[in-house]
Amino acid sequence: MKIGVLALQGAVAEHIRLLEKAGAEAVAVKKTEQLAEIDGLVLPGGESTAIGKLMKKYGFDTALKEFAAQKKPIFGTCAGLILLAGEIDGQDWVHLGLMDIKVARNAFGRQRESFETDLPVKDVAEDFRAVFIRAPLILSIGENVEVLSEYNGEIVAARQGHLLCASFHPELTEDERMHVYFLRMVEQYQAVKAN
Ligand SMILES: NC(=O)CC[C@H](N)C(=O)O
Repeated sequence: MKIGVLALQGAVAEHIRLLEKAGAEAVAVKKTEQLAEIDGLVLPGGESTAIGKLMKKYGFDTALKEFAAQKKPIFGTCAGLILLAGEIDGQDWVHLGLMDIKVARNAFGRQRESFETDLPVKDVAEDFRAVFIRAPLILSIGENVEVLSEYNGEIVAARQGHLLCASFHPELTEDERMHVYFLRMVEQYQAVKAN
């Protein structure tokens, strides 16, 4: 299985390392042509507005909508989650808008800009070390979206079919269980397509 990590800006090498630890072949994706060679894609953390601008510049805005339409799974972490969201609270700029979720950027306030905590993540772990860095929150979800994790009653990880997202940074830990979960999703969708 070959998984790409969108390498326009942000925490690319960290995702590649954990995807490999989880058992996949992982590549940095810099050109839209590479999307044809991969079975799933990670959108890393970073600065979502910067990644959004570069996505538009290099044609990833339309190419990734086609990628998702082929039911190839996408996993967005932090800024990647913001790029996947259908709606960004109070903001209007180019992003993918693939998931039926509304998000707020930098939602944890100044004192809590960065922190770590152990959270249960459904079907992944009871005690996943969640690293939050100027993290977004999911304010609301559509009926096809499944909540995977909450922190203080706020949604911080979710899944909608072949789309997965987390406000925190699993790639900044040594724990590959969330990446293993994503690889299982990719396998499921490959099996669906083969039938
Ligand atoms: N660690 C991150 O990815 C931070 C996301 C960033 N605060 C944004 O809004 O894009």
